[in-house]
Amino acid sequence: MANETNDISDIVKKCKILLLDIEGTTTSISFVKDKLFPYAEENVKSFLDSQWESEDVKNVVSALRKLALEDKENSVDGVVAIPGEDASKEDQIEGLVKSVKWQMSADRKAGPLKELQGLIWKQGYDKGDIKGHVYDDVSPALESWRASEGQKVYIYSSGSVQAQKLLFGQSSAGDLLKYIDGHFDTAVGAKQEQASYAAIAEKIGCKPEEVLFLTDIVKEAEAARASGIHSALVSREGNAALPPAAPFPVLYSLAQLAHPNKRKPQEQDEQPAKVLKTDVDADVKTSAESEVTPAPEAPAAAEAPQAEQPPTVPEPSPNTEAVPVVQIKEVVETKPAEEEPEKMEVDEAPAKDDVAPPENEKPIEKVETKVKEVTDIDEIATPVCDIELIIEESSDKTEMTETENKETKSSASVTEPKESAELKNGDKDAPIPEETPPTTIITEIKDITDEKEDIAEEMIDNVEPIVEEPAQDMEELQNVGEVLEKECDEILSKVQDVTNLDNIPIKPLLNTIAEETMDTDNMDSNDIVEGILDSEMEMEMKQTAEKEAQVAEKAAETEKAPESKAVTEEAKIEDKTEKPEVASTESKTVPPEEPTEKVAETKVTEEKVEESNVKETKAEESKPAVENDTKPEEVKIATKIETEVSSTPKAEDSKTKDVDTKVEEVKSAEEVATEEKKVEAEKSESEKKELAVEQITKEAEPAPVDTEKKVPEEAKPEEPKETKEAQVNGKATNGDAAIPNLNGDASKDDELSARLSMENGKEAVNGANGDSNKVDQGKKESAEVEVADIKVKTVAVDEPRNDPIEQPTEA
Ligand SMILES: CSCCC(=O)C(=O)COP(=O)(O)O
Ligand SMILES: [Mg+2]
Repeated sequence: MANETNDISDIVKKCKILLLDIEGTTTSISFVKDKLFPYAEENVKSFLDSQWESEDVKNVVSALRKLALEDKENSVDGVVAIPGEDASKEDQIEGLVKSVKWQMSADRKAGPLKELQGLIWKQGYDKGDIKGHVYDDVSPALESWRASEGQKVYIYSSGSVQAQKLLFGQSSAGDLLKYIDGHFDTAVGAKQEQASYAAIAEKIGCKPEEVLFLTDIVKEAEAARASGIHSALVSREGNAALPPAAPFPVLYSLAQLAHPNKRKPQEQDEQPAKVLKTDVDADVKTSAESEVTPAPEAPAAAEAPQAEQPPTVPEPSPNTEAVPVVQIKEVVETKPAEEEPEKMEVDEAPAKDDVAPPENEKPIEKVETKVKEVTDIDEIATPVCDIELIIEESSDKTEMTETENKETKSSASVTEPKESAELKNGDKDAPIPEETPPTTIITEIKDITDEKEDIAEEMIDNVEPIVEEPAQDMEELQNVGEVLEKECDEILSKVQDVTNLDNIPIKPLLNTIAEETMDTDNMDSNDIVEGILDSEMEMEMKQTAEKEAQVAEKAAETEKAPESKAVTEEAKIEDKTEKPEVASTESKTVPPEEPTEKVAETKVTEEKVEESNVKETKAEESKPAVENDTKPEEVKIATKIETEVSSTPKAEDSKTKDVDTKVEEVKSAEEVATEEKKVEAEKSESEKKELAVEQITKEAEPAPVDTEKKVPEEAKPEEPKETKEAQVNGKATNGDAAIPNLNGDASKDDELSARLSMENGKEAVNGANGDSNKVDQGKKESAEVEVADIKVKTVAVDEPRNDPIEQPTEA
């Protein structure tokens, strides 16, 4: 049975008769539809009018009238009646024109219609208005087919035989009738009828299986196959899409008909498989076509929709005979664009797609074949290290290929195979270079080059990150640099902050002041500072304890009220005057071994109160009592203070203020704990102390001389200025009240100096606490004194600060 295989090359081997359809196979459909049919329509009336009396016209008119009657009898839709012979010429012609147009609009393949069309087209061909279109691969294929002994070419078309002869006799490729052994039209039968093909084979005088029928219509191919004739479908641009599963080989060029037996055995043996395609090309004489085929119009296999590509073209077998089919097609497919100029000679209004194969019908097999070949050739195991080399090679190959391609095209035009040259030009003596580079190889090399370029690009993409790394490192380094710069700025800012006095930690400051204030070097300044801090903590604790004890003692005193009127009054005074006096009350219960600063301070008041009690005076009367009971020593101290103040150089005033400032700083911290008490007791205490100071001052006034004498003895200038100033400050308020609390180890001057120093702050207190020579007094005592002095200082500060000092001075 025919078509047992879809390998066109195998079929070709079995066939000697090539039976060809015209429209859609050798000739573009557009030429028929857009050129021939319109020409017939436009000229049918005039043709009938002018040729009405001709026998051909009479016969065709008679056939058309008969057909119309049959159609009417068969109730064919749209049938147009043709007036009888008895009708006027005009009426008959009018009816004929209408009938022809109707049939043509329906693309009827009726014999009478095709006859009339042929008659009309003949005028066009004769006038030179029409030239039959054939694809460029037609003539070479016919020539090649006919070149084999015993092989013939026949035409089977719905077009009339006359129309067929006109077309091929006056084709764009010249007179091709020399390659055609016979013509068949619908007179033998309809093209979709099996019997038609059987009749043709019979008429030809051959077996059906010796015939290969090429057509663009599947039903025609099926009818031919049914008759035992081999069939293949031809896909051309502009043809109707072929069904994807049509079980026929699909040709995109008649060049695929190249008979494998025609290859030269010598070249076949010498050439590798892919080169054998060159042999085939040469044998099929495709060089003449491929040489002028613009590459862009070469059918791109990848553009062909797979759904529209019937898988009827077998994949080329590894052997040399299977390959050429695809390769030949590629070469010949590139030709249609070349036909445009030629078609323009024939077609006044050529359609763009009447020559180019439809892109949607490119065989997928073509793509697969190319990929396979490239893969096999390249072996694709390209190492990364060869990237550049590959690129260069690819580039070179690309350039070479393009150059060679151009050269080949130009050279191929004059070096086409001998047979082709002879057939085309009739010049059998034309030189035929045997080493002409086949276009197929060029195409193949180009494919390989493209493939390598793709691979190289991929590899380059992989290499790119390596190239970008330095840039990234630079960015990172810049970022690190910026970070380091910021850190440096921060460090510098911190250093600047450190140098700012406002940011100096209090401890180092205290150390500095303590060192300056210390009378002796027995204690380390750090120890003093630590002691102050510890004392502060302890003082806070004691204050809390004193408050608790105060409450308890008050309760006890209340019970003992009858027994100690003075105590009661003292409590009254304390309650009315200042809260610290509550502490003073508590101080009575505090063991002497653990005196607190408040105890010391309170004792001043306490003593005053006690003295006033002795005189049985009340709180209001205590003031003069205090003044009266001021001990001579107190007077002495007060006097000394005044003397010191008066004798203090002005230059020292600033230092005094500085020390005072420092003291105030420390005081501020201490005030936090005692602020409430102080605020409440401020007024009363101030009043009392003012009274005491006034009293002392009054008493000291008469003895300025003594004071002056004592100054050099007790408060020598050798003492630190701060100490002197502190003494002044402290003396102004504290007076001798604190003196008894100080260990008597030190001289009074020293004690006074130390105590007064305490007013200047913790450092001063430390210095005093360092107390120089009374280390065994411990830190507690120093802290007590400190706080006491500070409290006194607070009073002084709250009041006009210079009062205690200026008053004596002014006095
Ligand atoms: C002979 S050229 C005009 C072709 C024509 O009229 C026609 O109907 C084509 O039919 P085909 O069988 O060649 O497809
Ligand atoms: Mg056709």
